[in-house]
Amino acid sequence: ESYRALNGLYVLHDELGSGGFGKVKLATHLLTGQYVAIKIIDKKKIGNDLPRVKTEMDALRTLSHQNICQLYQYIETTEKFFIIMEYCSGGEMFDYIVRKERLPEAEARHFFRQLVQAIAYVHSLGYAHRDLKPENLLLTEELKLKLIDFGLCARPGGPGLVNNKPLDTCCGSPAYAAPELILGQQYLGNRADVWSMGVLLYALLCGALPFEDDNMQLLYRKISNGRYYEPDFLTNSSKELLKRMLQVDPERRITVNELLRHPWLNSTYQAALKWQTIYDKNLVDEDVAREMAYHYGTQLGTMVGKIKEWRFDYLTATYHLLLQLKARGEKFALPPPR
Ligand SMILES: COc1cccc(Nc2ncc(-c3ccc(C(=O)NCC(=O)Nc4ccccc4)cc3)c(OCC3CCNCC3)n2)c1
Repeated sequence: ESYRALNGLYVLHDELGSGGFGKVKLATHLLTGQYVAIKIIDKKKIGNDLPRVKTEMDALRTLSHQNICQLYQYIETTEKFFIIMEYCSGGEMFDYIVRKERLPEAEARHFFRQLVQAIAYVHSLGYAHRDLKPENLLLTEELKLKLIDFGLCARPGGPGLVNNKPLDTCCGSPAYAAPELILGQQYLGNRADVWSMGVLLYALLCGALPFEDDNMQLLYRKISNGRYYEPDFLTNSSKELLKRMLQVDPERRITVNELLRHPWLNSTYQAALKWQTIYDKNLVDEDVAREMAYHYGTQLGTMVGKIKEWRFDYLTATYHLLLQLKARGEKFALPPPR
């Protein structure tokens, strides 16, 4: 199907998945020929949840980090929102773990460090993710991890409860939800995120979930007891870290700041975790701007100024996609001015 709003800009291909408010389709950004992921949200379907989508849009506009799927462009029409995002060609972390059954400690560390960096960054901006699970961790072809918030949005400090039912239970799988969240208590998003990261680390290392039961009540019981099976192949340092993260009492749970310095994460790495973003909104890549100035027939300085407005329009999308090509060492050229 095609939409007038995308004509001449993007061509839609097959569906990558469908979530709470809409679906995500693979698409091609015509000017660069690069793939993007387009989340199409039908305004009629979200009804009075519109503020929540606006919050996600605000979150996305501020989030720019090497381990978070980048927002490129967003188009609003009378009936729809089109959210054009970075496409991760490596697919979901979930499928990667299933294929490899479980990851050796060194590989789990490679991915987990990137997740901690993304979450430390999201928390530093006052957001909590609240829906961490393997489906929301995507991979690039260079096996870099990219965090998304596929289902709902992350709200700055807002209550994680919808009509007093924990968010995850009413729409996501609670297997990753912290005990205080499923017990419907008021909770700190940051601490609930640490618990979910503990569940994810367990999944990376063991290829299974620490708390699992088809019966929701028994699953809740297991989560609030916080006891889980420790396979023999787990090293003592992995066991120790998991124990610190899967603390039922949020007060006793390790914090993100302690995580950033934990020996398990830093053991084989020289560099400490670089959780800050590597992107600077005031820094525009000159090679990319020059190519765009050539195509659009403007002075370089004028183009740099336009890019710095970060209007999340087609120009912003073109800039990010050319920058990605350059970062991959690939030639990037736009067709000459019409
Ligand atoms: C190759 O085979 C495959 C196979 C599968 C996928 C891909 N690639 C691929 N790339 C990109 C996406 C995508 C990016 C961003 C968003 C988004 O909604 N961002 C919003 C966002 O991230 N907020 C946010 C982030 C952090 C904090 C706060 C807010 C949504 C989708 C995708 O989707 C497909 C779904 C399918 C169901 N499971 C989840 C992914 N898929 C490729």
